[in-house]
Amino acid sequence: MLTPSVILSIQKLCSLHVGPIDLDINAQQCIGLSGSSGCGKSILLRAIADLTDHTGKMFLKGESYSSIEAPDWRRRVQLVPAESLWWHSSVSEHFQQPINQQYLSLLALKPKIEQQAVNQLSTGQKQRLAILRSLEKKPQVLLLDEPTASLDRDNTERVEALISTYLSTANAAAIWVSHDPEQLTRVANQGYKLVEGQLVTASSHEGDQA
Ligand SMILES: Nc1ncnc2c1ncn2[C@@H]1O[C@H](COP(=O)(O)OP(=O)(O)OP(=O)(O)O)[C@@H](O)[C@H]1O
Repeated sequence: MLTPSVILSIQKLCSLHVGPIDLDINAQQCIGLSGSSGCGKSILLRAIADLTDHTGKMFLKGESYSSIEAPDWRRRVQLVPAESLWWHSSVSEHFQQPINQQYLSLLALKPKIEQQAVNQLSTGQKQRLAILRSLEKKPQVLLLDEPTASLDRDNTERVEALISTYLSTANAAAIWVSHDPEQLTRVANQGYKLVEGQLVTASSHEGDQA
């Protein structure tokens, strides 16, 4: 029986060499996930987002994965990949509505960026916009794959603050993948390391030697 605060429950989730994974994530909780390069962190996020083959059970607010249409699951469980994907030429075409001005400002992005061509943006600008594109869908779970890898310290802090604000205002949850143990100490309530396909509780000060 799920307790009301559990947003995402994962049971015996397996994909490629990752799993079986059991994990419950509560509302407003951010799980930090570390592990050596190539251990399968992205595979795990893609399995949870239903973007790669997997077995096992998942429940979103008590609703079984098998009873939720795939596009709806992917809207409610948003993956922000390490390298953002863009398929239209302009930024605005990737958003359903005008971009939230408050969010743009929080990420130090100018309003005019919405009208720019994607190929005129820096990697860091694209990374921040990809986060805003995911937030527009109002996800219940955010899967963040190294979301600040291309950012300087100031912008890293801006993204951390925005995600924290989003989780509390939307009562959402996140899994945050990072190779930076200090960042995971800042953003996560609980930390895990992926070792040989299994989640191991990570000490908040444990280094990631990847
Ligand atoms: N679709 C796939 N089919 C087969 N092997 C895959 C597939 N996707 C990834 N892999 C392999 O699985 C392993 C884990 O990849 P993954 O991208 O999950 O690693 P990671 O932990 O996110 O690494 P990094 O920290 O470097 O981003 C890698 O060896 C990769 O080559």
